[in-house]
Amino acid sequence: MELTIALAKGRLAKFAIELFSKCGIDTSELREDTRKLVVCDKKNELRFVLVKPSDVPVYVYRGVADIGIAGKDTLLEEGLPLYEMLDLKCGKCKVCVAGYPKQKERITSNITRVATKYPRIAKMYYDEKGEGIEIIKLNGSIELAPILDLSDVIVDIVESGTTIRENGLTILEEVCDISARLVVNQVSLKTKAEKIQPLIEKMKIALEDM
Ligand SMILES: Nc1ncnc2c1ncn2[C@@H]1O[C@H](COP(=O)(O)OP(=O)(O)OP(=O)(O)O)[C@@H](O)[C@H]1O
Ligand SMILES: O=P(O)(O)OC[C@H]1O[C@H](OP(=O)(O)OP(=O)(O)O)[C@H](O)[C@@H]1O
Repeated sequence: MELTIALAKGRLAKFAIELFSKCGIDTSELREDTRKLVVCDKKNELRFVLVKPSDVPVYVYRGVADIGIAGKDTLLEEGLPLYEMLDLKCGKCKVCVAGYPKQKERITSNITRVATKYPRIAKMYYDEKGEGIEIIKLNGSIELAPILDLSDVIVDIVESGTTIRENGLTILEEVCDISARLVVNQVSLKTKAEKIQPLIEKMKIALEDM
């Protein structure tokens, strides 16, 4: 096998499969709903491993995958040294601070309680502002936290805004823009350059009409 590619299951899978297909790679066994975790192309040149989105950086950093596709949020949160080679411009959303409108007037303690799936991103953001926070790490349904007064605000993904709106919350601050990125293991980029570079070139061309 020449290259191993870590693909995030979930939201980014469909786009990633379409992208590889547009690069002329046989993706017939690589369906969004497959339960197989390791899928190879017909030429046995590429091996796709289907992983939990937040684990993509770990597989690539450890070198068990040469390449990966992951959201910028996941990359920032894991903070691992990887080469970020392409902005795939899909999975677009923003990391935001959200809460009740007029949140500032509601805060009773001087340390803001922040519920989030992204403790590292939240800490970096508030550190930069010089504000102390207490982080409450959750793994989903983050918008529930202010409703139950588990937290004052949340730091989470906002795309259409439907989830915060339907839960009576609003964007208070924008932290950063997010999109999916192609990342490469630092050693693989040197040792497998003759395989990786042409694939990246094909991806750049394929991305132009997606
Ligand atoms: N509502 C959204 N709209 C657009 N892109 C999103 C949205 N939520 C997440 N994303 C992006 O898509 C990536 C994958 O999201 P997905 O929901 O599949 O995984 P996840 O949030 O890590 O899921 P899990 O909770 O199962 O680990 C995220 O890392 C982010 O970059
Ligand atoms: O602005 P919107 O278009 O409504 O999208 C934002 C929502 O999508 C993500 O949640 P996800 O669907 O992954 O669910 P979970 O994190 O609560 O499991 C994110 O954590 C927000 O809750």
